[in-house]
Amino acid sequence: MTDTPTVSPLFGTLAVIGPGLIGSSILRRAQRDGTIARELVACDIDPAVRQRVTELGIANRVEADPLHAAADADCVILCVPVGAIATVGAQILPVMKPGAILSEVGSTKQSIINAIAPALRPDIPFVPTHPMAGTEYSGPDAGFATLFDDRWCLLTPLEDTDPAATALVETMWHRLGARTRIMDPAHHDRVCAIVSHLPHLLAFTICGTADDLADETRSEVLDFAASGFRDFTRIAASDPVMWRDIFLNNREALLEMLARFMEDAQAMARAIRWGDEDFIVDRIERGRHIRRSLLENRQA
Ligand SMILES: NC(=O)C1=CN([C@@H]2O[C@H](COP(=O)(O)OP(=O)(O)OC[C@H]3O[C@@H](n4cnc5c(N)ncnc54)[C@H](O)[C@@H]3O)[C@@H](O)[C@H]2O)C=CC1
Ligand SMILES: O=C(O)C(=O)Cc1ccc(O)cc1
Repeated sequence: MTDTPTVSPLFGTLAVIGPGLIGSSILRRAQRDGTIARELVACDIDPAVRQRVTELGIANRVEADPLHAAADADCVILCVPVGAIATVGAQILPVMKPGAILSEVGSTKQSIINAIAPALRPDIPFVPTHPMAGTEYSGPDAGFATLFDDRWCLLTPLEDTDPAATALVETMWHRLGARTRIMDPAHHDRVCAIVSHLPHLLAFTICGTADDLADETRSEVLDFAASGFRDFTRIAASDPVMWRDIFLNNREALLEMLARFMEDAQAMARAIRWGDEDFIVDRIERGRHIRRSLLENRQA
């Protein structure tokens, strides 16, 4: 008996640069699934991460040098923080094999595309992606094989990206468990500003506000935090470098959504001041409706 998969692997060698939460989840699922790549290569700048990935046994090869990892790969996925994606991409592009695919998983899209554009090669299709799945934890121990199950992965290929390469990356995400949608990069950044980046900004801010309160009150916040505050603290526990990069790389869309939010929060404040019950109830009902829709779509 052999457990060789009947579907042939999409790639000979898949290299994951930055096997943290997202990268190690890709490796775990690819290793378990067997239909994504015959060989899995991991590469990280941090020796402790390389050591851990080796111990976890989630790659066939672990490299310190991204050029070694990329040179013989059929697909390279950059899973490093947004601010490092274009730099690492530009570093490896010159050594990649003609026809190999370059992809990445950053949480913002337009600024990455702009920054990497001068280094792109006509014989290396570039397929930016964004799995809308994650947690507040980072690093190779935080990853798990089912992270992408039923989650959306947004793809933002360039106008001249070979459609066959986009289709291959889309199939890879289906095999990783995700649903996919193709989107324009600027539209992606506006959507993510409201559904992901602004909520994180609010979570960091509310935790900062609570922390700024007098010592006595702060300890009461910690003692009596009911589920409302507690839910914000989960998001606020996210990685500082990752979120610094996201905020700075989606500056315009995020600031626009924040301005709209502040207007709406002012409207709520006014309704509370003047006892406008209908307005307050309407806003709360809209929130409940959105939550119900998420549950129905299996996204909550
Ligand atoms: N954390 C999340 O929930 C999600 C994150 N993303 C995006 O995925 C990317 C990775 O995020 P995580 O996996 O959470 O981060 P992580 O911090 O868990 O892993 C990133 C890894 O990249 C390595 N790294 C940093 N700079 C490097 C370089 N120059 N060369 C090689 N390795 C380098 C780090 O040592 C680390 O091991 C980010 O761009 C993030 O915006 C996308 C969806 C969800
Ligand atoms: O943990 C959470 O609630 C998240 O929102 C995870 C997450 C973080 C960044 C992304 O670009 C996508 C998903």
